[in-house]
Amino acid sequence: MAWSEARTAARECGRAVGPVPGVRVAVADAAGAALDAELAALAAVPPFDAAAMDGFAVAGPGPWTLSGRLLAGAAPAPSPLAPGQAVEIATGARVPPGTAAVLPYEDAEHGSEKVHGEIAAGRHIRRAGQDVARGASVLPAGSVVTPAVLGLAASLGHDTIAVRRPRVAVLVTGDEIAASGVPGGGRVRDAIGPMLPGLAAWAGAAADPVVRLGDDRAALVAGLQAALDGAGADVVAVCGSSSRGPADHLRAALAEIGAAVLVDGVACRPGHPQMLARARRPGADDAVVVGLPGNPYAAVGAALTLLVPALCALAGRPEPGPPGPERLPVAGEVPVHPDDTRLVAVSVRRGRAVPVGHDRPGALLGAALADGVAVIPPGWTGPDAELLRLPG
Ligand SMILES: Nc1nc2c(c(=O)[nH]1)N[C@H]1C(S)=C(S)[C@@H](COP(=O)(O)OP(=O)(O)OC[C@H]3O[C@@H](n4cnc5c(N)ncnc54)[C@H](O)[C@@H]3O)O[C@H]1N2
Ligand code: MOO
Repeated sequence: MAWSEARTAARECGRAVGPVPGVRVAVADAAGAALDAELAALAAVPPFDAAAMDGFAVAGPGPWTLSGRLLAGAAPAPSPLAPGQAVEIATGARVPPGTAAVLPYEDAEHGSEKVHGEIAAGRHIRRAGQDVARGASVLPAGSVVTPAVLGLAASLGHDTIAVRRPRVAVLVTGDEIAASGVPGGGRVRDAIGPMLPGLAAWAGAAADPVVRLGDDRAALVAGLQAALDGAGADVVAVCGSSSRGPADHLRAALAEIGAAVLVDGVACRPGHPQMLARARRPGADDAVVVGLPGNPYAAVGAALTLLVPALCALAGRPEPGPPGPERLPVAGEVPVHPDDTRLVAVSVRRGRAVPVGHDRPGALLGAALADGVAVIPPGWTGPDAELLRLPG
């Protein structure tokens, strides 16, 4: 299947199966997820009329007679401010009714009893609701909960918010794969397991702890079933075993659990042995299975092609990166293939995509140096290419 068709298939599959049900979480735990419902203002912003400067709240024309002091968080002023009166006030304190303006210290001449200065009506008072009215809908469902959204939700009065966050089970296969230690003697370190939680979080999902399996068909079937049972994972990412060698069991395991294969091989380099399937979950919506190639940079390419679009569609949120396709001129030599799309690790320098090298299928140095992946379609003649951002 062509690379762009595969991405479309992943999005469509995520959309057909999703959106995942919303869950209510503490605001502090919502980072990176997608809003399940519009975010409404439980309180106005600002929530009350408050001083915007440290100085004096004054009423009527000056000079003013000074009495008392109002600090932020203090009880409301006992009585309205009468014309000719002033009260010393801190930024953020409620202004008393009757206040004409706040006169900052630096614009005031004052002793212990009298305050002199020029005011303009309403100056340096933040009015209740001037930024957000109570009850207003400020963000639509599907918005990504960024750090600013977390702060906004808190300022609107939310302790919890309902979010959609797909859950991803990660199965890393291979008899030769080691979870720790220095590789050698036929053993390689698992380089995909450590990448996937961050990639999943970037796409608004949460990865379960990595499960490592040998090259064994029965173990893979059991691993898939365990991930899907109990309405478990929304997505299962299977790493390795997507090719057609004697130890590559994903195809057979998918057939055994009755999954419908939607993508089996993508015309891209690296990453052509990648798979997308839809699997039944007892008592829940279907789940998505993504087969990532064992070569780690090929797994990155497949994650950008199938996993990230499927996860974002399942969450009903936009894909990470700028809205709409980002296209940049490519600086330097890139390999062009007659039939396959090339995924080339690039850094972005002065508005151009510069290949960083070191991006053979088995090596992650290029991806580690890169800001993104330039998508070089078959027969490309340049100069611009689509850029897929990598998580920073
Ligand atoms: N006859 C063919 N053989 C292969 C083809 C092909 O088209 N015809 N495609 C090659 C390509 S391209 C890739 S990519 C691999 C993908 O194979 P698998 O997904 O089945 O993965 P493995 O065979 O298990 O591993 C490939 C390679 O990657 C290493 N590996 C595996 N998992 C990890 C991991 N978690 N961390 C680091 N490295 C890993 C593994 O040791 C192998 O060296 O198939 C080619 N063969
Ligand atoms: O295309 Mo494989 O996926 O080169 O590494």
